[in-house]
Amino acid sequence: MISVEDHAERVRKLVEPVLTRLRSGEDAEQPALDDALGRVLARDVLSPVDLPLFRNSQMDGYAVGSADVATLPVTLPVVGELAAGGTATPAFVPGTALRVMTGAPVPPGADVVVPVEETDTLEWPERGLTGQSVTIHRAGPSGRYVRERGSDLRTGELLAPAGVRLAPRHLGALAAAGVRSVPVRRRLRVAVLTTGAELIGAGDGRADDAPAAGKIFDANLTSLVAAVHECGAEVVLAERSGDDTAEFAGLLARATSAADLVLTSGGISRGAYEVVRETTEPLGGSIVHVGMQPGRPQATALVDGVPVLSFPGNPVSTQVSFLVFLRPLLREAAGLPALQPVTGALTTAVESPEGKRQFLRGILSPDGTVTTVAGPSSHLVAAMARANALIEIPTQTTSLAAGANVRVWIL
Ligand SMILES: Nc1nc2c(c(=O)[nH]1)N[C@H]1C(S)=C(S)[C@@H](COP(=O)(O)OP(=O)(O)OC[C@H]3O[C@@H](n4cnc5c(N)ncnc54)[C@H](O)[C@@H]3O)O[C@H]1N2
Ligand code: MOO
Repeated sequence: MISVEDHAERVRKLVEPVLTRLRSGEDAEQPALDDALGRVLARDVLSPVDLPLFRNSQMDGYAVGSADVATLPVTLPVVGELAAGGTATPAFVPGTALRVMTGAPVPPGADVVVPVEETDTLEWPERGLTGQSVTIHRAGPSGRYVRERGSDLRTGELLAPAGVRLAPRHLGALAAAGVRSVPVRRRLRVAVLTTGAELIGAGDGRADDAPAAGKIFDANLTSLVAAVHECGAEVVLAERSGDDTAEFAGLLARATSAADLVLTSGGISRGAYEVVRETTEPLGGSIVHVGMQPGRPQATALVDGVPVLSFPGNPVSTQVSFLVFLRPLLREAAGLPALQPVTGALTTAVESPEGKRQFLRGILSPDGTVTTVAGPSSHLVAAMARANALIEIPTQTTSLAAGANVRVWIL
């Protein structure tokens, strides 16, 4: 029996070369900005322009020279208008004012914008210049309400760094700089294979949708595919295999030729129909027993240079194995923050087998208490759905009283 940490380290070592290749950006893609949400930048993106692009007004008001508003109040002739998007920018003449809109270019020489509220302008005139003069009651120092070119970021400065997961705020800045597409890391390509002669898909049952005797609906193909997607990776193949080794070997060969990483479920314990074990062990794969519950049997292999990670088939075992061993690695590769456990206080006493780290399903409440959901058995797939957290009971702990603090992983 090996520890959770030891197996996590084996998994990390197995998957690390693939993640290193992705991080290197050597096979980066270049999606349009609109398709880049959630992707991870492969390289630094430097700004191709100054931001703001040009000197412009922060307020609707009047662009004036600070020397002309040193003594207040002052009345100045209004000799022109600056509108946002306007192509003709009238030159500034000292001793005059230009009516200006927020975002309109402010010409050299005009170094203060006086908001309309700080003047005698009671009604903002119609479009086009109609006012003849303005009396200014208040004005700030040089630069007030003038947004200088490049004051946010200069050409060549870092707009978004390599490794960042692109969020709306990054896309907004890139769009503002006129960037149309960005280099992003290729997504990890994952193949998901479930195994078991008993498995059928919804719709593969009888016409009345009831499975034939002995058959069950495949829960793991769906939950694993979803889990992979949730971690920002791509699923390139998702198929189930019966318990025929030739069938599974064929599927595995297709998976290793299409994917960077293969996940399997089922077929690794001690029964007579363990297709994953029978196929991967002769290829140098190893099956280990990990001191955890659920998720005791785990297997790893390198097949045709592709890491193959095999989880036990019980639906909760599969999901917990993914969460414990693979989710941290996939999240890191996708630029997602590492998840940290919180502390919860048990509402009831719990028992735990000696020598196993137990992950009980629980409901964490806003008051910080946590209540177990159903029992520890790994077939309780519906109870897993009712839970919102995993309660971690340490390896050496065999019982905890109500009120005891435990580590809780929010699902
Ligand atoms: N003699 C022993 N028997 C078992 C041991 C053991 O140490 N000695 N370990 C038990 C534990 S713990 C687990 S976990 C399971 C793991 O078995 P496998 O990984 O070989 O999984 P299967 O036997 O194929 O399936 C187990 C169980 O889960 C159901 N299953 C499988 N795949 C799916 C799926 N895709 N969707 C829904 N349900 C699935 C399957 O029907 C079985 O009921 O072994 C124990 N046995
Ligand atoms: O290890 Mo199994 O996953 O406990 O049921």
